Amino acid sequence: MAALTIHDICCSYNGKPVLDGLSLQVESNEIMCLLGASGCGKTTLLKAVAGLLPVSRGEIAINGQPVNANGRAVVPEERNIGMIFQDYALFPHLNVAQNVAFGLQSKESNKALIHKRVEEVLDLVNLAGLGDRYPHQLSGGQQQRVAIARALICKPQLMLLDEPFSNIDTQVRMRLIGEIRALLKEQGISAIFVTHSKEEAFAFSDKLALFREGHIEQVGRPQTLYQQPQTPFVADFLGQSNYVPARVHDHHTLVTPMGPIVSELAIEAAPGSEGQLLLRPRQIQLSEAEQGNGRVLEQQFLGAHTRCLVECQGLVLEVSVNEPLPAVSQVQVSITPHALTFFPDHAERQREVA
Ligand SMILES: Nc1ncnc2c1ncn2[C@@H]1O[C@H](COP(=O)(O)OP(=O)(O)OP(=O)(O)O)[C@@H](O)[C@H]1O
Repeated sequence: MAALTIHDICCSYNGKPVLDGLSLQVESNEIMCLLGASGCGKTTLLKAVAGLLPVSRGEIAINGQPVNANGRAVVPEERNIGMIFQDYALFPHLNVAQNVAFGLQSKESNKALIHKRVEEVLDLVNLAGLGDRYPHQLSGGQQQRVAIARALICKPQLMLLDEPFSNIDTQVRMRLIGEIRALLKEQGISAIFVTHSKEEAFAFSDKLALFREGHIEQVGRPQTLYQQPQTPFVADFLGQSNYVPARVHDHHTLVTPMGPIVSELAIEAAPGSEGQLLLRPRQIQLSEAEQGNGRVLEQQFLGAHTRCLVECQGLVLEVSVNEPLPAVSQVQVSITPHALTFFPDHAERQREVA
């Protein structure tokens, strides 16, 4: 059964629709990321799921249970969800153990049991022994772990995380993302996670829903969205894109200024269609060659890789290579064999008109 089903919902602020006919499904034990620019409606969707914002049309079901059927909205505390916010939202006057126990106290009166659960969840988030500290005595990463422990203590079926890592410094962030992801998986908790950072989205999620002005442009595995984006918007949002003018020759070959390029999978557009071939910087290879078809214009050494700007047949391409090339090199530019992504020119125009 799906952990969350959102069907055709509408949400507005002061009569102005922010989400209009949006649908999304999160499978059991799946982490779904809502990714998008500021103001595109990610937090609005999270609030609608949490029951903090009314839904004017459509249905939401959590683990198969409708939460807004027949005009009656289930209150947030009865939705069995855990919420984690960017600013941790801890009570400053309560210590760690008291903060964590807070949600359970309204449901459980046995103090020994509450104490045992607090110890268990603090252990889960690697904060064992810090129950007596106050929030101001903890680092940002530790405070966010307290917030997670507080959400976990009520054994939620679904966790909603709103930009939980944006206040954590970059050194700690990737480690915390890995730990929390492992924890959710281990506990079998499904989650929706809001961010505008693609790096966080890639590292944390099983699936990614890319938002664009209140609708979802594409949903799928992060790797699929990166490698096979359905629109230039998705391609550009998720990484550096090179666009090469191309014409479909047959279902496996594009004709480009760099010569014919063969796709590992069939190209869906009809032969004769004009459009743009998308090439990621890692899908282009350079090898030093005196008579090569390209010339390195600029290089930036970035540690793990080097970014090169290369001129080839009148095009300027961004290429990512492992090692810097000798200055002012002449190179042979070739394309790594892969399933090509081709955007027919008319498709984007049709989308703009729609
Ligand atoms: N309480 C509110 N009253 C009126 N308009 C609101 C309110 N909250 C959000 N909005 C508007 O709704 C739209 C979507 O906001 P939302 O907070 O969902 O975006 P977001 O994608 O989460 O952005 P961010 O990444 O900046 O948090 C924005 O245009 C915002 O200005």
